[in-house]
Amino acid sequence: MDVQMSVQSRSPQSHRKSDPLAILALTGILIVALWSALLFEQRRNYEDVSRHAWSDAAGVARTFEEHVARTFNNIDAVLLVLRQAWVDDRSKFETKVRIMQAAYDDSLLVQIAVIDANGKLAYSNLDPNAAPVNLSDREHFRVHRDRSADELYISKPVKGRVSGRYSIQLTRPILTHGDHFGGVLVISLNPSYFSGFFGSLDLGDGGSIALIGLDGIVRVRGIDLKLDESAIGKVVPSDRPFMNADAADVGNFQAVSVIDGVKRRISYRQMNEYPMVVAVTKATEAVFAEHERLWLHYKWGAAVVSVLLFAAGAWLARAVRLQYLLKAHLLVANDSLRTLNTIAIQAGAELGDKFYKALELGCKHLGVEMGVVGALYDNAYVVDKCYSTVFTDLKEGDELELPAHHSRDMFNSHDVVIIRRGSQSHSASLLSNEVFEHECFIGTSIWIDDTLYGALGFYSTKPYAQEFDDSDREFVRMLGRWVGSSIAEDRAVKKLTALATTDSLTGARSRGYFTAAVDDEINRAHRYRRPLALILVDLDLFKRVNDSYGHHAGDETLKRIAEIVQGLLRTTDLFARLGGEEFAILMPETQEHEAAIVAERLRSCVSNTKIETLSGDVRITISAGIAQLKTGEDFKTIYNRADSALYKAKSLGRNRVESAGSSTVIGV
Ligand SMILES: Nc1nc2c(ncn2[C@@H]2O[C@H](COP(=O)(O)OP(=O)(O)OP(=O)(O)O)[C@@H](O)[C@H]2O)c(=O)[nH]1
Repeated sequence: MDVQMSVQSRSPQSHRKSDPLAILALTGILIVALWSALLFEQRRNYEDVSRHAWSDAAGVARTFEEHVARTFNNIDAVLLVLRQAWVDDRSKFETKVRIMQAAYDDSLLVQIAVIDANGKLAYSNLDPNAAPVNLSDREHFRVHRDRSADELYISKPVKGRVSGRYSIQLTRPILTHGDHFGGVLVISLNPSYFSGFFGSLDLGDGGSIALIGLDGIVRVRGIDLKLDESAIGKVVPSDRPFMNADAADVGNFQAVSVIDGVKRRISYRQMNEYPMVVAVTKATEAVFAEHERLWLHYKWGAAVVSVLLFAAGAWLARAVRLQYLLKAHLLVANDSLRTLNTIAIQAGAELGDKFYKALELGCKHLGVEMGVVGALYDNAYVVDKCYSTVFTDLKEGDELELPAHHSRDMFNSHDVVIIRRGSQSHSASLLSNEVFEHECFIGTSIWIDDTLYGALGFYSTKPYAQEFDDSDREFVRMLGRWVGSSIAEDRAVKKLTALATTDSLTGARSRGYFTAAVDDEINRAHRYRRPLALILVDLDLFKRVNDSYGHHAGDETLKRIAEIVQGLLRTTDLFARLGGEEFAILMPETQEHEAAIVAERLRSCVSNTKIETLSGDVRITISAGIAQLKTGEDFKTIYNRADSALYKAKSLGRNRVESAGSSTVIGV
C-alpha cells in the first residue's frame, strides 16, 4: 500500500507565548505598584512626622518664650522694688532681699548684689561682708554707667567671682538725686532654671532649648534636660535666620549645630520685650528614628513580598507555558493520529501497513530512529512490524528474548515507560545491545479488551537526543491505543468476513461466496483458455439419516463429510455448500477426467467411512456429477450440465460419479 503521510515534527511550530509573558508583566506591575504605594506612604509618613516635629517644636518654643518673658518680667519687678528700698533704707532693702530669697529659691536666684557708682561691690546677699571687689569691668556696669537710661539690661552669662557659678544677670541702674548714676542693682539668675524648666517635656534624644541674645551669644542651652555649660557664651553663626534683622520673628529651619555637629530642626521665636530669641530644637535623626525603623520593616516586608510575588509569577508563567506546550504537542500528536486514521481507512490498509505507518509516524514525531510493534507469547516477544532509519535486519516474525525490567514494568502497568541509558532498568533491554545499541526508549503495552497483546516501543541511539516529555508520553499512549484498536478492528473484520463467506455448520465456503467467486474463475478460464471443472456432490438418501438418527446426527454427518471432502482437495479448489446436503467443488486448471478421478476418490472415501455420532455410527454414500467449462459457457449452464450428470448418477442407483462430457470444453 502506498500511503503518503505528512507528519509534523515533535516541536510545535508555534504556541501562545503571550500569556506567560502577560503573567510576568502582571507580576512586574504588581511589584512596581507595591513599591510605589510603599514609597508614597513613606513620603506621606515622612511629611507627617516632619510636620508634627515642627509643630511640636513651635509649641514648645511659644511656651518657652512665655516662661522666659514671665521670669524676666518678675525679676524686673523685683529689681525695681529692691532698688527703691536700697535708695530709701538699707535695712528695709535687706529685709526685702530675704523675702526675695525665700520666694525664689536657689533654683532661680543665684545672687542679689549692688555695685556702687565706682564699680565696687557694695552688697551681696551671698556674703554681706564681702570685700568690695572691683566690678567696674562688668558689662552691665559699663552699659548702665554709659547709657544712664533706666532700663533692664540682660548681660552675657558670666561666672560669678563671688558665686563661682554661671549666671544670667538682670540689672537696673541705681539712680540718685535727679537721675544721677549711683551704681547697679544686679540679680543673677541660675541658667539651669530655664534649661530645666522643660524637664517634663520630651524633645527626644538630642533635643535642646536655648536662649540666645540678638547679639548671637548663647545665654542658656539645655540639652537632654541638662544645662549645657559648654555652650554658654558661644556665638551662633551669623547665617542663622533669626540673626538676620529682616527675618520673621517666628520661624523654622534646619541646620547643623556648631556646638556638637548634630543636625537639628530648629523652631525659634524672637521675644517681644527683650532682645532675645528662644530656640527649641529636635535632632533630625531622633525625629525620624521611629519613621526610619518602620520604613526599614516595610522595606524588608515589601522585599520579601516582591520575591514571593516574582517567584509565584515565574512559577505560574512556567506552568502556563508548559501547559501550552503540552497542549500544542498533543494537538500535533492528535492531528498526526487523525491523519494516520484517515489514511488507513481510505486506503483499506492491511494491519501490517497500519503498524508500519504508525511506527513511521511515531519515529518522526518523537525524533527517534526505530519503532517496533511486537506480540507477546508465553516466553517470547515476536516482531509484528519494525520501522527503522538505521537498522533494517529486524523483520516480521523475528523472535526476541523476552525483555526484562522496563518492558515487564510496561506490561504490568498499562502505562508508558521511558528508559534512558544509565538508569537502573536499562541493563536488560528490550532489544539486546548486539541488535540495536539504543540509548533511550519510550514504549507502552498494547491491550485488546483487557488482554495483553504485546508492546509498541521507540528507540533512539542518540544519548540525550530526546527529552521525552508529558506530551510524548501522551502521544505514545495514544499511538499504543490506536495500534490496539487497529488490531481489535482487524480481528473483528476478519471474523465478520469469515462469518459472511463460510458456512457455519460445515466450515465450507458459503453459497454467496461461491457464487461471487465462480464468475471470476470462469472469466479467468475463458480469458486464458484454461480448463475449469465443476463437481456437484449430493448425499444419498440423507433424509433417512435424519429420520433414523435425528437431525443432530444429520448435522454431524454433513460436517464430517465436508471435512473429508475438504481434506482431499487442493488449496486452489473452491469447496462450497450450496444448500441442504448439496455441495459444489470448483476446480481451476482441471479437466473433466481429472475431476472425475477426484470425485471418485471422494465417493470411495465417504462410502468407506463410518461416521460416529452421538446417536450411533452412520454409513452414507455420495453421488457426484461433473462438468468441464465449455467455450462461451457461464455458470448457470455448466451448473445445469453438472446437475444433469448428478441426476444421472442418482438415477443409476446412487453412490456413483457421472460426467456431463462435451467435445467443446476449453483448456484441453
Ligand atoms: N440434518 C440436516 N438435514 C438437512 C439439512 N439440509 C437438508 N437436510 C435434509 O436433507 C434431506 C434431503 O432429502 P432429499 O432431498 O429427499 O434427498 P435424499 O434423502 O438425500 O435422497 P436423494 O438425494 O434422492 O438420495 C431432507 O430431509 C432435508 O431435511 C441440514 O442442514 N441438516
